[in-house]
Amino acid sequence: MKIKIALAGNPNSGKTTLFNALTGSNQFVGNWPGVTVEKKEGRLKKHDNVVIVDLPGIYSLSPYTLEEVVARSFLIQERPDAILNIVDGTNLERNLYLTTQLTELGIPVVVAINMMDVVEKNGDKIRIEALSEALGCKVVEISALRGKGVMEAAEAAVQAASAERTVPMHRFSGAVEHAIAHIEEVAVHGLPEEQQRWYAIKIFERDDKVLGQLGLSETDRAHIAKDIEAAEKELDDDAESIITNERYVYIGSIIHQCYKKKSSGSLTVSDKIDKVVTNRFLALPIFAVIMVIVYYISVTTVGTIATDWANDGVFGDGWHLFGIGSGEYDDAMTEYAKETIWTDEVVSTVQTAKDAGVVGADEVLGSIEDEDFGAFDEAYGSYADALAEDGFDISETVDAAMEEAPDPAAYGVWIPGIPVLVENGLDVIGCADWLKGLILDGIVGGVGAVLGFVPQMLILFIFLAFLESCGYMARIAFVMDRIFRKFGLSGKSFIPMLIGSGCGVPGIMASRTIENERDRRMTIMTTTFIPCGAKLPIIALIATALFGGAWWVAPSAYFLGVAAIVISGIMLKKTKMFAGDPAPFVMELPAYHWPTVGNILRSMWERGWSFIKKAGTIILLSSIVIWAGSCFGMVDGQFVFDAEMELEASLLGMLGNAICWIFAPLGFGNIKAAIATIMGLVAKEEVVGVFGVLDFEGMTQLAAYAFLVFNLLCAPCFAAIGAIRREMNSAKWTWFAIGYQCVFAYGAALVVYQLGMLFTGSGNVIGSIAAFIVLAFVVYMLVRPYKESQTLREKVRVQ
Ligand SMILES: Nc1nc2c(ncn2[C@@H]2O[C@H](COP(=O)(O)OP(=O)(O)OP(=O)(O)O)[C@@H](O)[C@H]2O)c(=O)[nH]1
Ligand SMILES: [Mg+2]
Repeated sequence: MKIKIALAGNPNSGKTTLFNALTGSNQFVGNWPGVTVEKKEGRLKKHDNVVIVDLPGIYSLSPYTLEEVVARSFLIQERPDAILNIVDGTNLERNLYLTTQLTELGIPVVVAINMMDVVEKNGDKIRIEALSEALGCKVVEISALRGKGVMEAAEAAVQAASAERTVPMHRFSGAVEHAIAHIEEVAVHGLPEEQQRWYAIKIFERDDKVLGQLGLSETDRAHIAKDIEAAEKELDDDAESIITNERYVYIGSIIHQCYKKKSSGSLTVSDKIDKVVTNRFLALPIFAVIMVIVYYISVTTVGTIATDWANDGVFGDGWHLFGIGSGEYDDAMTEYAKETIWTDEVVSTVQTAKDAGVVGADEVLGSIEDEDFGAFDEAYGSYADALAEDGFDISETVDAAMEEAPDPAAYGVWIPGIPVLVENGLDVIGCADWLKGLILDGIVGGVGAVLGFVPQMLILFIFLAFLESCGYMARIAFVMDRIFRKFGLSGKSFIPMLIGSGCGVPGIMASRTIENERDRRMTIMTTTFIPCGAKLPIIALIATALFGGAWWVAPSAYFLGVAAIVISGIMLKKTKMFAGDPAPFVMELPAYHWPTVGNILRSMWERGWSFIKKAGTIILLSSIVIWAGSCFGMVDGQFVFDAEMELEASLLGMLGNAICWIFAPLGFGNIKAAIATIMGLVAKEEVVGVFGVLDFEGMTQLAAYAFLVFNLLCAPCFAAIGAIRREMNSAKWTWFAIGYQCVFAYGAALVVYQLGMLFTGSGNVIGSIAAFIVLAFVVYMLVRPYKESQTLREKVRVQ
């Protein structure tokens, strides 16, 4: 027989950490309340017949938000064989409130006091036996994070499942018990005996859901109402408050008996850190600096080194193992370049180009002057086409010279790249040319272009995992709440955004923690503005290829996303559709934890692996489609296949041509950029995949930045659109969300490009006017009064 054990407990008490430890899964863990929003099942290690169910956190069995309903319904309707109640040992008083309710359900309960490592470090003491006696169930101590006592806890729950049910020890005051006894008799005698007490108490509290579920007759209801009113009169309070208060009094007595706090008047370390990072004036600057560092390191510095190796080495010509031989090779190349490549003729051509102001010429020249072949190679790769277009073609000399250049494989330990190996392999078996093209240009080129960015993503994911699990991200939601409450927004909307910087899909799902339906819709619509992991390659590509790795490009993409969310929030809040008071935000700040290295690496790998899987499936397929689209086409009125076909003649080119006019006002009305944008709807990584297959075409920096803006903000990938559809639960709202995102993205890119052109002195009249209209509209929306301004301001002040 299968035994089902539910993990129930307050938000952020460590249920998912325990679930992962017990089942070997990799569910998402973060240091703030409301991480888990769906129930997850897994098999207990070494016990084939035991299923563990991880539930969203709940404070009580009276749910307010969607994810709390998930937890309550599971406990009450599906009735697990046992409940393993996870209790945060550093916050016993509040956590036991739920425990008192769980023991009334008539399901065997085992209480696991978690975070014992912290409790012990604080020098506090919990008397387990006394607690167990007071609650009427077994109590064990664990540390889910350190893996201490976790198996014992699970086994205790398995034991309990087959043993007797838990009998609640707590009795309410006489008047209440009297009413409950009557209710049991009148309304719930048909239910199994062990469930009667819980239902009776809920009826006493006048819980709508339970009353609805039981469907009592009018006479029964009237009868019960009398009993409840009698108790209310005697105790002079409403029924629900009576129950709540009596529970807290009872818990207070338990705490008094069973818990010894080491008295310490001084501030804890968490409090001291919070004094700084949530400081009224310092909080935002500190957040900005942290995110700049995170994006700068992951995209520009360490990230670039890793990505260069992946792109040019593993998915390029090859690389020197541990750098052995690369120094000698560089020296030899520089010597060779001085003699053969950087001829007087080349240098003077580039010099003239630089004087004429051609994009990239100064970079090429600079690398020659520095005698740095690596830099030259990169600059030449990026700008040779742009130079040639303006009549400064140096490719003939350079390409001819490169034919005779020293072979890197002759130095040190050389590992050839995957494309080289594959090509050699295909040559050996005598593969047909078209198939070779498909494999090399389509599959290896397309998938490789995406996989090449995985190291960068992994580095970003390490940072995110650290910030999330140490507890800093929870502070940001808190700080944001303080500011945006003024605009009628709730800080709860920022939690989905923080999760969304990994992937938009869980970000959108995290919106379930928002009770207010209008705020929840608004959050779903704006969450994907934040750059997710898959947008990182686009940012990295543009930052390195067009901005020479300027430090500000990557962080600016993040702040652009934040700004888009804030501006959208304020604008939407002022429309009738979304007007209303911000939901109260009662998140308590979790204590800071040092996350374990294992947990951070696990979280990084979990997110990274899903990208790699995507590269092997959806990106593989779409790379093949793109390759085919660029090889089939119409030449001289005939449909032909030609791997060397001009892009304009191919099917893909025709598609791009048909739509690229749309993007012309944004500065990237070229075929490749249009195709890349469309493919971005399939998966955002595909944007770089397209450039990988079709190779990068010179754009001005401004146009490239507008391209970045548009692709960051426009409709997300299919997977995220699917998530929006599920969470909105309405086709109309889904289309509205996508439409809003695309229009917003278009407006933002238009403003960036047209005003940028104006500042650089090459603006055009119509474009500038359009940009100013967009800007004026946004400013109007931002400053116009709220629809219900009076009530809103009043309420905010009261809070
Ligand atoms: N120090 C310490 N930290 C722990 C322990 N168990 C969990 N944590 C940390 O507590 C935080 C919350 O853990 P989760 O497992 O996500 O909590 P949860 O109960 O699933 O939270 P929700 O899904 O929001 O209900 C994470 O930062 C964990 O690393 C423990 O035994 N000791
Ligand atoms: Mg959880």
